[in-house]
Amino acid sequence: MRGILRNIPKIELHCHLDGSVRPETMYELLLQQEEDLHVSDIKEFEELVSVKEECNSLIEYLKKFSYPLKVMQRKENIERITYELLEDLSIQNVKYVEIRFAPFLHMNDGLNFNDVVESVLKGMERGREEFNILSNAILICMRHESLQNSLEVVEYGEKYLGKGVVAVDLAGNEQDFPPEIHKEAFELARKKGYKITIHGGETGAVENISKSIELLYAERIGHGIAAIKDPKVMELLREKNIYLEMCPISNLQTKAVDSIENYPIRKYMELGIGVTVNTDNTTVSNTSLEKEYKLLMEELNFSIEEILKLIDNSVEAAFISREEKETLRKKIQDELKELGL
Ligand SMILES: O=c1[nH]cnc2c1ncn2[C@H]1C[C@H](O)[C@@H](CO)O1
Ligand SMILES: [Zn+2]
Repeated sequence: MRGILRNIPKIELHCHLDGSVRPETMYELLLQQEEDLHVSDIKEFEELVSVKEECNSLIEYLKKFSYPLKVMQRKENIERITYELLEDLSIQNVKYVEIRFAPFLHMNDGLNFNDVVESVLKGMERGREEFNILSNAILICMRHESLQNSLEVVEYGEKYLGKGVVAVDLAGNEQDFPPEIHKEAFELARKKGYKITIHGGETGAVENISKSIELLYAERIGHGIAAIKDPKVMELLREKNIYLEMCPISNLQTKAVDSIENYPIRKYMELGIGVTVNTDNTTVSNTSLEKEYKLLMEELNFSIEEILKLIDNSVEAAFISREEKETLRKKIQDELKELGL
């Protein structure tokens, strides 16, 4: 079974760039910058940059991003990190990925908005050329930053729409910063033709899911774990055909759910809600799509057919055109046939 999961063609829709930096690269760049790491080798460093069992909350989880963000303040590093992520994903047979990042988090040391976005886009272009992996970018507004910042993400990002940028997102500390703070920015994003996905219902607040849809125009929801608490919200998701970007391993780590047995994914599928499975942060969560699928198969008895259905849902939910979806589907189906599936 492992062989099959390793080889099947995959789609990744929820992947934070800063949470998915190769540990070796981060270590090398931090040492170059002469940062004091208090670790003696890469093994210890790897322990430091991913979360452990003891992680109690999203707030604690978010602390791990301080390491990658220290080295993601230079154009060449951002480009390299993007390129390497695409290399890593292509080795895992990921065919299409939406990479998300928050431009303002990379502007602490002299870079401007355009420098950051263009570095990611360059990395994506090189990745496409060398590894034949397709990608698009999602610009993140951070919940704890001001509405003005979010408006600027939308304004400044507009020139990259159709040139690699497809959507905007809202991420970060959900518990203290509800979606409505950023309403105006997402109204503007909708007017400008961005696709919209919002992190919602990750830390228990079910109302953030309906607010994200009704006030912020979300077409997809990141996580959406809390929807299970309210049949009306589940009905809203189904009726509006809003796909959930679920990230099981991350959700266990942040204690969005207390155990895999209580993970609502199968309930959602039975109720006709569109779900996709993603990694969130390959380094911070120490995961991969293969590990996520394996968990579902081993702990929740998912069949390979159900895994393939999740992947097909990801094609449907992707922020690409109908024609691009059909091309991607064909590519996937051809490979599955070759694998005897
Ligand atoms: O799962 C998440 N929920 C909320 N915020 C998150 C999650 N994973 C990463 N982030 C934050 C931390 C990163 O620095 C930021 C931009 O990728 O987004
Ligand atoms: Zn996320």
